[in-house]
Amino acid sequence: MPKKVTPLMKQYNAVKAKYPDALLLFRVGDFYETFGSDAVRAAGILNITLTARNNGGDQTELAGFPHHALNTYLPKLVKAGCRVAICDQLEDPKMTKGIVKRGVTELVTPGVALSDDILDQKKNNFLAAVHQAKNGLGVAFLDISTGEFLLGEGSEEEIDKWIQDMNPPEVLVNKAKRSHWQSNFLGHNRLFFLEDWIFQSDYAMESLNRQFGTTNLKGFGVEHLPTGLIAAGAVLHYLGETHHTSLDHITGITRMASQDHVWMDRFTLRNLELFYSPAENAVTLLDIIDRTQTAMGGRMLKRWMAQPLKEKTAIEERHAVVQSLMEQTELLDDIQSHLKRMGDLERLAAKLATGKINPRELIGLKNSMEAAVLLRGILSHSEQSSLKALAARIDPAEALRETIKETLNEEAPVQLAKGDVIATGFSDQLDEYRGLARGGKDYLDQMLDREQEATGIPSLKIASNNVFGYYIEVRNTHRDKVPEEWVRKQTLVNAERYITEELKEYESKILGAEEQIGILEQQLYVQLLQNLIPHIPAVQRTARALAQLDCLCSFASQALENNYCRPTLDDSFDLDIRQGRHPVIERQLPPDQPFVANDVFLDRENQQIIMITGPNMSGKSAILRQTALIVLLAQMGSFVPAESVRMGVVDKIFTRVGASDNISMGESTFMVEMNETASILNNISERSLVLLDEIGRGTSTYDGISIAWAISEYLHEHPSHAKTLFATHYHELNEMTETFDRIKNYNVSVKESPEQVLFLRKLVPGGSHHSFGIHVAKMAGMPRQVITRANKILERLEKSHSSEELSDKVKTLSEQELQLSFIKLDDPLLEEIRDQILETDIDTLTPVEALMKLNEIKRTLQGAQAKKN
Ligand SMILES: Nc1ncnc2c1ncn2[C@@H]1O[C@H](COP(=O)(O)OP(=O)(O)OP(=O)(O)O)[C@@H](O)[C@H]1O
Repeated sequence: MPKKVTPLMKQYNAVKAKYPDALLLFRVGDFYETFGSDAVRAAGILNITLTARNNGGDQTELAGFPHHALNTYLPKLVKAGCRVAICDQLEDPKMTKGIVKRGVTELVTPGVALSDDILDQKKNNFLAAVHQAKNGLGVAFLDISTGEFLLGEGSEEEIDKWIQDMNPPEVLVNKAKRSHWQSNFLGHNRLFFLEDWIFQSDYAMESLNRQFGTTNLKGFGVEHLPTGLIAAGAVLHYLGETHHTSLDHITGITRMASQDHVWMDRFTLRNLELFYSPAENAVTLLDIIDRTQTAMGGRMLKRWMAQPLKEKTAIEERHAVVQSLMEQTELLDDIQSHLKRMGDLERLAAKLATGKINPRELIGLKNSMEAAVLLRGILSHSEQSSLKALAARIDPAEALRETIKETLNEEAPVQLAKGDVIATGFSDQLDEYRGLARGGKDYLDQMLDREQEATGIPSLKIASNNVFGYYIEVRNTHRDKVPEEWVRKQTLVNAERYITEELKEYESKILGAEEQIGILEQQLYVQLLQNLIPHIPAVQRTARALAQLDCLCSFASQALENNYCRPTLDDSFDLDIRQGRHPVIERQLPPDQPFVANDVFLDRENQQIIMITGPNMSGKSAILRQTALIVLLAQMGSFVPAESVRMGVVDKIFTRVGASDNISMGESTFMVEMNETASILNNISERSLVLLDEIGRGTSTYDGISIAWAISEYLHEHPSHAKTLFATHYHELNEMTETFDRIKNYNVSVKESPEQVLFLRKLVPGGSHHSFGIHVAKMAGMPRQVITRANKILERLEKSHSSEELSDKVKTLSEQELQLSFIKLDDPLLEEIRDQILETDIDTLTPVEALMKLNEIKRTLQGAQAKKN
């Protein structure tokens, strides 16, 4: 017998077929229900009861929750990574016979979220799309909750870095290349696959122009990025697919260019623990320096940290503002107290555009803009030119403020349905209905007085309920005094309830007026939102200026509180840090343990590479990291934890940590280490800063020393002369200074006594002669027998040949001829080939001539080879 499927389940199945990837919340009466595997999943995430329903002989799993609890449950589902389709009843069940029409009204996904319950105030929530074309990769990011829309093109490494910075919870890619995406660098992100046809240039241009109301995209400076534009088109398509169509806050798109910012790859971001740390409860640099007062400022600070500047004047401009704010602490306090009162203007603008802003939030928007106007006044009197310029970017948006003020009641409730949203005096009609509703109530009071007098019943009561409407209540003791014409409506244990002609008449008048008030308030509110939409760009501009101001104030507060200094930038390649400190460690040490500041000097001529040796726990890693963090803070525009810093701008920061820290990665740890290091060696430039922490320790001593040696040698011989700090346990590497004149030995000093090692944490010139692992083992509370035995073994090993052999071998390395060779630009052969190429006019060259030219170059090389042999 064929299974009988109920009409409701038939309807459910039809809707579900359209959204196979989403968890479907299906409205049935007062509940949102989920069925089948969706129910199993929802029950697990929400901790709600899973039941079964007989569906034509089949048992279908079922789990649901009351519709008014949607705001509680939906964020939980989305945060757990679900894409949730909300299927509502599209008609009033009371007015329909048979099955109610239903349809999906919104698809909420992790990358497209507007609700405060899903979003993190100080974090952007970007949706990303990546497109692979024949000639490269493009990416686009959109935060629908703020309206920021960005696109870029670049190498796989650059796109990967952006994805790391933006951390999108959802990445859209082409379904046709599913396995490609799953197996490449994007594989560990949450991918969502869109149809192939969506990734087309024409379609993207059309969608973007429609969104921005433009005929071309010249004004945004992105026209030359076709692959990025296709990705941006896919993002817009996805918004349509998820039923997000009110997008007036997305007014433009910005180009991302990695060449504008300091390059830090994913390993460096992770190693420096800038805004993310794998360790639980670990404190990140962002946690330490974030003194922003607004959510938009917090989000911008994170962006500044991921993308420090490279242009000297732009950095110095930020430093100048910070200094000026530090010199006027009253002004700083004043600005910050205004910022503190500011709502999240970017997200309010987005809510306004999508029609999701509530009356209380609109009042908040107005008040925030009023605070912004005050700030504009304060800043415009400043003598600091950049602060003045910021003032000019704050848009007073007077029309917006006035419109809200005259339309809304200042004490408007959160929910429109609660009433009293629209201000008195705004609409004559509304005031009239309100008068009627309120007057009607007065009238009821008068009626009560009259009836009490006429009947002589003192305890009469006029009230109403949802079922019976208005009634007069008479306690049983006075029942005999009730006039005949009163009609009995309801009998209670101690009382009777009646209705009179007069009461009925007024009831309908009041109820009519109240209903009209509701309808009218709703209409006026929708109209208000429409009127405010043209002002969204002004709010967004203001939000950006305030976010910037907030970040600069945050730098100033931080510098004042923790005694940071203004770094000096020059055109040199030097890095001269005096008495530098680690911004995070110094704040975490107990009061009786002061942080020991250290000098670090690096340049391209004499001290390019510093080999730092020292026992475990002595503070080697801290020195490496603080050097990177000081450079990074300086180039973000912040002051730095040091007595003084003079530096040339750095264009890339690389840090690598020896493999044993990466065990959780699952890959061969040593392989990971080597992969990571290889990518540094292939990318260094003369303005790079390289920090290598215990590279080589993931393998045997011999391998480790050899690799560490070869890497250091490569860095020394490479024409870039990239500044490098190399922390190592292998004191054998100290021999390198004998041969490589720009390598210098330093060690983190300790005071040794037979009983213990005292960490002085001072970086001093010179190498160290042995490791102190056993001392550290002792400090860690290892049993005494183990320590004694370890010391004995060490003694024996040190006496044995192997140790000496190793040192001897390492020594001879220095004397051998260097194997590494770099192409020297002044090589005569290279010069000859260069001349041949430069004198050729490629534009007028025929294919045959090109071949002949190539042959000529080949002959030159063959000639040189023959001479050598
Ligand atoms: N300059 C300093 N002043 C005060 N305390 C410090 C300083 N540098 C480091 N420390 C403290 O010492 C601890 C160990 O430092 P760090 O991790 O840098 O040592 P290390 O030499 O790299 O050790 P290992 O070789 O075991 O990795 C830090 O967590 C910090 O608490």
